[in-house]
Amino acid sequence: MITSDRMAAVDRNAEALCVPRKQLMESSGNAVARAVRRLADAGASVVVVAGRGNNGGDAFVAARFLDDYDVSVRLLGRPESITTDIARENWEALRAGEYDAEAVTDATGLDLGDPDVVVDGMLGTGVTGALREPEATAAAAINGLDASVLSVDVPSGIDADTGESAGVAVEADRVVTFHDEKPGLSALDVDVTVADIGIPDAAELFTGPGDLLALGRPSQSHKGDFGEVLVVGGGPYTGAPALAAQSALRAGADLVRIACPGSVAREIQGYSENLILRPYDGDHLASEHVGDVLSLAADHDVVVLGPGLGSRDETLAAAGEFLDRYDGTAVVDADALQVVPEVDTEATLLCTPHQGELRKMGGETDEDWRTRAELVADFAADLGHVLLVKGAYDVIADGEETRVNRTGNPGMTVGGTGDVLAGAAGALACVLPPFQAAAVAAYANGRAGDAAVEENGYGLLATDLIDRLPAALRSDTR
Ligand SMILES: NC(=O)C1=CN([C@@H]2O[C@H](COP(=O)(O)OP(=O)(O)OC[C@H]3O[C@@H](n4cnc5c(N)ncnc54)[C@H](O)[C@@H]3O)[C@@H](O)[C@H]2O)[C@H](O)CC1
Ligand SMILES: [K+]
Repeated sequence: MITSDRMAAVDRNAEALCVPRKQLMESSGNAVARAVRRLADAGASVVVVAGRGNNGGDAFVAARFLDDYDVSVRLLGRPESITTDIARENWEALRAGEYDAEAVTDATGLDLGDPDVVVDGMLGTGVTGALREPEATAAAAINGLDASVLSVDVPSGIDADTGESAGVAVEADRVVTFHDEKPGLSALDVDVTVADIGIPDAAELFTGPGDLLALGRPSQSHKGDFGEVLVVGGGPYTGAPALAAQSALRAGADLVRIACPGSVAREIQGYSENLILRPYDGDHLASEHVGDVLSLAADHDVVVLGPGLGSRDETLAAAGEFLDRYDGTAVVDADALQVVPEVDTEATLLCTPHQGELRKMGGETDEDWRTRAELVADFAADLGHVLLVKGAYDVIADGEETRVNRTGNPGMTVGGTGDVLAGAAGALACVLPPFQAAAVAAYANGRAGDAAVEENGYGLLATDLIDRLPAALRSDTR
């Protein structure tokens, strides 16, 4: 099963793996043509009704593979309104190839005749809301025929994820959907063929630019939409919580506060005016602070627990007590990680161990990333939380899904990059489900590190990553 959003991400990742979208469209159209051959013999009459998006593009390709049929293609709308280059090029191929391909601007002029087969290439995963005109009238016309109706990817008007339609929809006999089942199709009473269109497994397994699409920021957003993060850290180390906090801001959090010992607050006070400090007394986290930290945490979307906390027994005990009583979302990093296996918590945790910390948590690891991915997935399932295990290949797992991140470089072993990753994960967990937040955080953190090395060579500083996170989080950055 794959959702439309995930399909768009995988499509984009495939492109980044040198499998261009136009190639996917060619494979899709070819699969549709093969399905027509199973429905009717050569010479049969086929009407292809195409929309202005890539669903239509697939249908144009299909027509090209049916030269031995009596095929006519009808584009709903003007050719100039075709929304993508790859669909337009396939329209132009039909026109240049002297196919019977006409653009119809209003559906009343749409005469489908009495074909043996109709290919419904009006709308696929790009549909939003009830079918507008001329698609609505066209759908009703298609439903009125006694032809075999074959829908491209999704019956037009049906939401691929829910199987529902907000109005009229094509009643297909058969659907050829691409790459993987769509959740909404199983609810329909229709024969579904899942066509392999050559998307490499790597496009799903490895993080890539497609994973950033989920971050699309609605234009009319306003302050507080993108989350408030509380960093709980500091103790023997003072820089770590500041790095995590600045990273969370750069990764899109609206507001970040740091709950830290007074001794640490005095140190990082001057670091940056962006940091809002909530000092507690003493020089390390202890159980008497847990109550206050919990009530502070309740006013934030995500907590980042761990940077610079240190590993005093009473600090670890306090971290464990916090997690026992906290029921929100928390990124857990550094010394706090070792208490996670013992806590019985309602919280949703996103743990970011390196391999040494993973072993300390009771997990197993392996030099081979494939083996490591399996071990981490098993441990995540046991733990019941999301794991982001850092390494040359980071492994992200929640027990159901596993993803591997290949961005990053050896320069990133410098101190503080883990704090930057934890802060970025905290900001992203405000707007994405924790598994996705972990995958995007690993991808962006490594991408920022690669950009820093590209510009300045090795000798990377953790702060170099922070400055480059915004660009690393943009899917249009080359
Ligand atoms: N993602 C992949 O891996 C692949 C997708 N393929 C095919 O591409 C379509 C999705 O294409 P897209 O251009 O995103 O959207 P559509 O063609 O489905 O439709 C967009 C088009 O329709 C207009 N529109 C949206 N809602 C409505 C409405 N309610 N009424 C009328 N018109 C509407 C919108 O304005 C756009 O113009 C996918 O289904 C596959 O068929 C690839 O070819 C294979 C890989
Ligand atoms: K369709």
